[in-house]
Amino acid sequence: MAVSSFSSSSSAAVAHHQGCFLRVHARFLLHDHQQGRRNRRCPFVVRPLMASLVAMAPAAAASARVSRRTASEEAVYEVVLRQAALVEEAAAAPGPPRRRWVEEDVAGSWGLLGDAYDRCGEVCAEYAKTFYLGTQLMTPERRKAVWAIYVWCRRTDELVDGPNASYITPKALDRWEKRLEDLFEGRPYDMYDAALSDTVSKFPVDIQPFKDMIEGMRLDLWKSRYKSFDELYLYCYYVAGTVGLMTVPVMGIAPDSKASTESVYNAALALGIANQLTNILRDVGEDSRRGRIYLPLDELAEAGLTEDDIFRGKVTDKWRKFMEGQIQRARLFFDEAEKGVAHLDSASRWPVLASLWLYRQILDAIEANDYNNFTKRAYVGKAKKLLSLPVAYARAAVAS
Ligand SMILES: CC(C)=CCC/C(C)=C/CC/C(C)=C/CC/C(C)=C/COP(=O)(O)OP(=O)(O)O
Repeated sequence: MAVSSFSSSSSAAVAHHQGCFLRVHARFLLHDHQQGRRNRRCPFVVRPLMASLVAMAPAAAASARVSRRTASEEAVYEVVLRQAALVEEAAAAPGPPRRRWVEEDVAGSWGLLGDAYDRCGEVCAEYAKTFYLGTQLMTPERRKAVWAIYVWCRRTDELVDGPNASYITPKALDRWEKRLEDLFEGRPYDMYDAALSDTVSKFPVDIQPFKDMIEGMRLDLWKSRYKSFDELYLYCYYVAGTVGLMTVPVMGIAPDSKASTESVYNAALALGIANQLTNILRDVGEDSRRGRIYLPLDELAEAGLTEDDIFRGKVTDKWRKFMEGQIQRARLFFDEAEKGVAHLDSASRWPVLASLWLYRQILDAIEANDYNNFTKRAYVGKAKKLLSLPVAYARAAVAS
């Protein structure tokens, strides 16, 4: 991705980010147009964003018209299209599950599937309380499926981030991937796998985002620097954007939504990216103490900063300006995601909106800490957290 002068002023930084973002989405638009496919209906996510960004960054808008998609964007977009096509296919041919196995097969020696799902629910309740609360609004089928996906993601993450992380090798991840393929074929290894195996037999969930999440874990085994936002974008897709693509087939799109399937999946992807970028910005200090820098090095250099500045961890004006730009970019992804929420099935809106707002507020907290994300951990206070829940609930209800 071409990078313009990023360090000269904060408005230039913002324009730069908007430019990058604009280029990404302009490519999506161009692609849809060339393919003449599913975006027959309103691609709600893209147009308003384009309009506002064109007003703010005309130079970037001009370059957007001629730029091409990068390899990362191309790769990710292909997965979005694939997942959206699978959902549309399932909607066009409702009826019995698409896969060959049935509940009794996957339950096998793992006992009753109901127990397996209950255990998934317990894990979700323990590690993601707010989200678990939100899942209570969903139909039992959907709620159980979301728990099963959550548990698989958590276990995958724990391979490289958990207590046994130092023993994890690429070979172990290959075995985990083989196990994934097996459960998608109706051959689960344990009861948590059995729950997911059952879920993917009932909902049109593609295997690719799951494989891509494992790929993200592989990256984490050896990669600790990201040359550009394009590289970071791919990483964020692998470890978080994938979650959006996995869960929307279960949460469902509102039957009366006029949005294209693809645009809702793009919004889901955007939420994963926004969450991950926020996570990265919150944890700069913590990551640097583990020798990791999840920031685009080219943008860092353009801001007049070096890797040593990160390791030293001093908040300077250059750092503040750089962070302003990074936060602005994350917010653009949140904005895009938020537009998609209204198109989810009504019972799924509230938990998604509440978690979106809670995570987004971490960005405000970084600002409130005067951009000291080296030694201060930005967090959202209990009062604000609690307030987000009814507000999100009311907003989700209005949208229905
Ligand atoms: C917007 C639309 C249309 C759909 C929503 C689709 C969804 C649910 C997207 C969410 C994707 C998601 C939850 C990604 C994970 C992001 C992330 C960085 C999680 C961090 O998890 P932890 O590491 O447990 O967080 P903490 O470090 O904050 O505890």
